[in-house]
This record gives sequence, structure tokens and C-alpha cells, in this order.
Amino acid sequence: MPTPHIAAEQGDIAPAVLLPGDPRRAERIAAQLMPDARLVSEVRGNGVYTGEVDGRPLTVMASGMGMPSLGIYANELFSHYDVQRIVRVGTAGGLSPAVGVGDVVVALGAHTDSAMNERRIPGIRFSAVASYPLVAAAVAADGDAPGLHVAPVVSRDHFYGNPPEQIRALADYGTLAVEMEAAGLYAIAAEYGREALAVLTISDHLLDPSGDFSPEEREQNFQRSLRMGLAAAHA
Ligand SMILES: O=P(O)(O)O[C@H]1O[C@H](CO)[C@@H](O)[C@H]1O
Ligand SMILES: O=c1cc[nH]c(=O)[nH]1
Repeated sequence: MPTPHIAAEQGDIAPAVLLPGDPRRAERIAAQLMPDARLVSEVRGNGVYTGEVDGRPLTVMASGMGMPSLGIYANELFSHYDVQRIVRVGTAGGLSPAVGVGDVVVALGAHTDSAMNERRIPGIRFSAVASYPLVAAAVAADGDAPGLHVAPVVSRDHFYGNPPEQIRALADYGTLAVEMEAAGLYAIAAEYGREALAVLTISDHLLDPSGDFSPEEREQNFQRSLRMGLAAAHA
């Protein structure tokens, strides 16, 4: 039986899901990892691909941009399809001098300006954190190469209009990058007692835009984060 946003039967979605933001990136990842993958849904043009990598089932699809979009898919994947693990393989903007374009940030936790996590537990300011076994698996898959960071990020509701003083303060508190989904993903995974991780490629830098990725590079430069994300998905 399908959901309002995924037209797949329950057995058509694997327990482990790779969830980039961009549907074109999802298509590329599926084609690279699973040439024999089945297209099990394409509601709203969002292709959902299920196949096997080294004999282990995997689904790849996109979250769309922002926590409301990701929230729809994550809820349906966890509640209806019994997905156990979602790994976001996305892009993020660097906001600290400690990261550069092309680096990879494993998002240990995600601050947010969104109200989505505010009402989860009355009286509590929810901490959106990654699942440790997935963090460990992602880091182990990368080895000691330079440019890997395991640190907090910030998940914002707005792509444009980052207040400079807020960005500076976040950097002072050890936050490395800004994106738009991890805090929602981590909270929804916690709600369902499932696992989640975001592995983010730095595609642009708020402090120095001179080396920013082009739109094509944002779509295609994900090999390192994909290797790590796949290891986490199948940990
Ligand atoms: O490249 P993705 O994974 O979509 O991630 C980032 O890019 C989008 C904004 O351009 C937001 O979704 C943000 O989180
Ligand atoms: O949300 C995002 C994603 C990539 N780069 C940014 O500056 N912000």
C-alpha cells in the first residue's frame, strides 16, 4: 500500500535509505551503486530506487529541500515502510574558518532556528543528535584523509539571509556548516527509535565564496560523502 508521497508497496523499500536533498543526486547515486535498481515510486517526480549493494538491500531517494519536505518523507519511511536507518548525503555551506569547500562534515548534532523541534517535549529544548554507530561507521570508512570533520552543524529554515552575527556566534561555538534538514531528520529518527546520520559535503563558504561549487559540482561532487554514507547505512 502506498503513502500520499511514496507510491511503493511496503516490501519495495529497504531498511536502509540514502537520502540526498536533490532528486538528480539520488538518481546518480542509484545508477552508480545499483545499476539494476528498480524504480519503485516517482510521485512528484521524486524517483525512489531500490536494489542491492554487495548483497545488501538499499533504497535511494531525495528528501527535497528543508525540514518540512524531509519530514514528510522521513515520517512515511519510518512509520509506513519500517525503515530502520536514514543517512542524508547532502551539501552544506561552510560557516567557520575551520572548514573549506570540498571538505566533508559528519554532523554530530544539529542546532536549528526551526520551530519544528520546539514542541516535541514540552518544557525541553530538544538536542538533535546523530546515531553514534552510524557516526563511527562513516568515519571508519574514510580513514585519516584531511578535510574530514565530525562536528555540529546548523539546520536553518531559510537558505537566504543568514544573519552575520548569528553565523559568527555559531562558529565560535564550534559549529562548522549550515544546511536545512539534519535537525529534522535526527529528531524524527529519535521519535521512532530509529537511526540517522547526515554526511555533508561543503559546497560553498559563507566567509569566502571564491571557491564555491557550481550547480553541476553540487550535483556531482559527492563521492567521498557517499562512501561514508553507504558505510553508515549498512553498518
Ligand atoms: O544539497 P542538499 O542535500 O539539498 O542540501 C542543501 O542544499 C539545499 C539548499 O540549496 C538544502 O536542501 C540544503 O540542506
Ligand atoms: O543550506 C545550505 C546548503 C548549502 N549551502 C548553504 O549555504 N546553505
